[in-house]
Parts: sequence; structure tokens; C-alpha cells
Amino acid sequence: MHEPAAIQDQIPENHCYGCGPENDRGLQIKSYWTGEDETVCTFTPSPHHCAGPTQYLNGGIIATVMDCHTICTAIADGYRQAGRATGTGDKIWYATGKLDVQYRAPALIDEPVELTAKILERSERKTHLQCELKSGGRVCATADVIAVRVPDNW
Ligand SMILES: CCCCCCCC/C=C\CCCCCCCC(=O)SCCNC(=O)CCNC(=O)[C@H](O)C(C)(C)COP(=O)(O)OP(=O)(O)OC[C@H]1O[C@@H](n2cnc3c(N)ncnc32)[C@H](O)[C@@H]1OP(=O)(O)O
Repeated sequence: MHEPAAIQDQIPENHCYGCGPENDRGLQIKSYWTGEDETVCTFTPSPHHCAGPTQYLNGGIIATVMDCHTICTAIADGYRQAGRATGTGDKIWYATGKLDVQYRAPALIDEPVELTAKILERSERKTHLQCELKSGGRVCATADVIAVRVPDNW
């Protein structure tokens, strides 16, 4: 079970290709808290998200959904650490400082992929997260991510 509202639906003014509700040609992923330091996301690929072979998901799309799922987790965590509901008061923004993806097995295009993100460590300027992407029940990619807090006028 997770909270009813998606993290992305609480972050204002987000036009991001991977996670922005304001981007009607984007992937519009949705992430949810499942625990103190953990979030999940289910993304259903479209056929045009394929790699060279049409049955597999493109690696750039895999990186994008892992990027967006983890950075949105860091942003929501930033609000939590500030003692505020996500999207309330002064904006809290993080950008990707590092996204290190390991592609372990091909992900299927015709099944939803399941992502989990875990916060490993946080400090004032940055949050270290780990992400896992599963397709067809097996781990297809893992990522090590550094989210860096940036000014809210970016
Ligand atoms: C361009 C869009 C930005 C989005 C802004 C948020 C909007 C919110 C709205 C709606 C939600 C949207 C959600 C988006 C989701 C998708 C996210 C993306 O795809 S973001 C695009 C790709 N990323 C970039 O274009 C960053 C380019 N890089 C930079 O601007 C700088 O390099 C930056 C901000 C990452 C850091 O630069 P410094 O000079 O400000 O800060 P320093 O002092 O270098 O780093 C601060 C801390 O972070 C560590 N750090 C930085 N990069 C690291 C790395 N690669 N590995 C390990 N640590 C790193 C440093 O060691 C330092 O740590 P110590 O405080 O000393 O402990």
C-alpha cells in the first residue's frame, strides 16, 4: 500500500520529459512512498519506447525513468526533512548530479516495469539513492544516484 497522492502530482511547475505532469508528450511517471526511505513507481512502456529489437525497452528510457523516480524521491524527502508537505511553502528542487546505471538484463516492452528507490544517505546539499528496475519479475537495471539541491529559480 502507498499514500494516495503521487509525489509528482504534489511538486508544482514540473515540465520534465520523464516526470512532469505539465508535459503532455512526456512519460508522466508517478512515484509513491512505501516506507520512511523507500518509494515505488510502475511505468507501462509504449511500443515506440523500444530498443533496436522491438520487444525490449530502450536504455535511455530506462535511465530516464530511474532518474526521475529517484530525483522526485529526493525532492519529496527534502520537503519531509523540512517538516512540510510536498509542494508547500518555498520550492525545494534537486537536480541529477550523478546517474550510474547498470543494465543487467533486457526489459520487456509489453509489460509494466517496477521501480523501487531507496535513500541511502542525505546531507544538506545532496541525497544518495539506489534504484532498481524490474521487468517480468527480474532485476533488469540498477542505478546509483546523487541528487544535488539546486536553487528554486532554475
Ligand atoms: C536542468 C534541470 C534541473 C531540474 C531542477 C529541478 C526542478 C524541480 C521541478 C520539478 C521536479 C523535476 C524533477 C526532475 C527529475 C529529473 C532530474 C534531471 O534530469 S536534472 C537534469 C540533469 N542534471 C543537470 O543538468 C545538473 C547539471 N549539474 C549541475 O548543475 C551541477 O554540477 C550540480 C548542481 C549537480 C552540482 O554543482 P554545484 O557546484 O552547485 O555543487 P557542488 O558543490 O559541486 O556539489 C554539491 C554536493 O554534491 C556532490 N556532487 C555533485 N556532483 C556529484 C557527483 N557526480 N558524484 C558525487 N557527488 C556529487 C558534491 O560533492 C557536493 O557534496 P558535498 O556537499 O561537498 O558533500
